[in-house]
Amino acid sequence: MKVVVTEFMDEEILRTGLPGVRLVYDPDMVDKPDALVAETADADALIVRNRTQVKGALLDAAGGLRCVGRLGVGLDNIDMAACKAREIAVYPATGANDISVAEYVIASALLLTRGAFGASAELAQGRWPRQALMNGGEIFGKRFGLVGFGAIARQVARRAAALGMTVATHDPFIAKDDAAWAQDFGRVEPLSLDALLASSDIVSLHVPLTDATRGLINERALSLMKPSAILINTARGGVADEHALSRALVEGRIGGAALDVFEAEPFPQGYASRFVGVPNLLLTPHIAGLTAEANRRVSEITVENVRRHLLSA
Ligand SMILES: O=C(O)[C@H](O)COP(=O)(O)O
Repeated sequence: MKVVVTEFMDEEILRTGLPGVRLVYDPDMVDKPDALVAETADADALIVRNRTQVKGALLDAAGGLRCVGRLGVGLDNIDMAACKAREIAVYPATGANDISVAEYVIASALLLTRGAFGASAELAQGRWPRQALMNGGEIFGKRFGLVGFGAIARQVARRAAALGMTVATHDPFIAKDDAAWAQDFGRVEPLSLDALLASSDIVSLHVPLTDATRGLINERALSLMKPSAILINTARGGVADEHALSRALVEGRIGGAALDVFEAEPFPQGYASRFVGVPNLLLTPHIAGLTAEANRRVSEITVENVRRHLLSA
């Protein structure tokens, strides 16, 4: 049996978990389209992160593919309908990076609300900008608005509530009488998207990228937000319009933003210019779900999913 791994994972967990299997582990294969197609042609299983496009030509070439292990939860890089038609099972690493993302979101909310953590260079040059930084805010008592209320959003909600915030969410896929609104840490208020945007101090996105969510946070949505509000996107780049967001920050129409995901990753030539000079903006390279602990967990869960499928099929 042959398993091809096209992006990075915990190699020791991979090798220990799939003994006796022909393993091709090349964390850079995602950037070698010819090798990718050639290696996948006789593979029984494929293990990918979010960059390998499991679609079209790759699936056409992969005649013997029985399952795909996804080292994360976003499935926008996988043609799910085509996999289903070919009876290829797809296994996301559900739950494995929830805590990692939730901690990133809370850290960003605290950093951006307080606004006191960007002065290290000034202090190192001998300056003392205490007066300029005295208007930072507290998140206690503020409203945390979650767009989407799946597993990661619930971990965020739990932490926000523990810090004294009220939590509201917009999720049209959860019925009004669903038990999910009554969490053990308290009640979460279901709101329309517009009401959530207009009333939240922090807005965090937790929806997959689909036709329905592409461009959800556009010029109009941003115009509904409070001038002091903070937007956090750890979901997918296409959900928030980066140009509209940059303009809103430059013009002071929202208070701050953290972006961990982008329409194009890694940035193509010239892409980053849209962020130059934009104030109160934290940028990170799709790292929210990636801690040492989460990398081990996604690797363990994925290897186990693939192992079980190959043994059973
Ligand atoms: O979809 C996810 O779980 C996150 O975006 C992380 O994706 P990754 O597997 O590429 O790290």
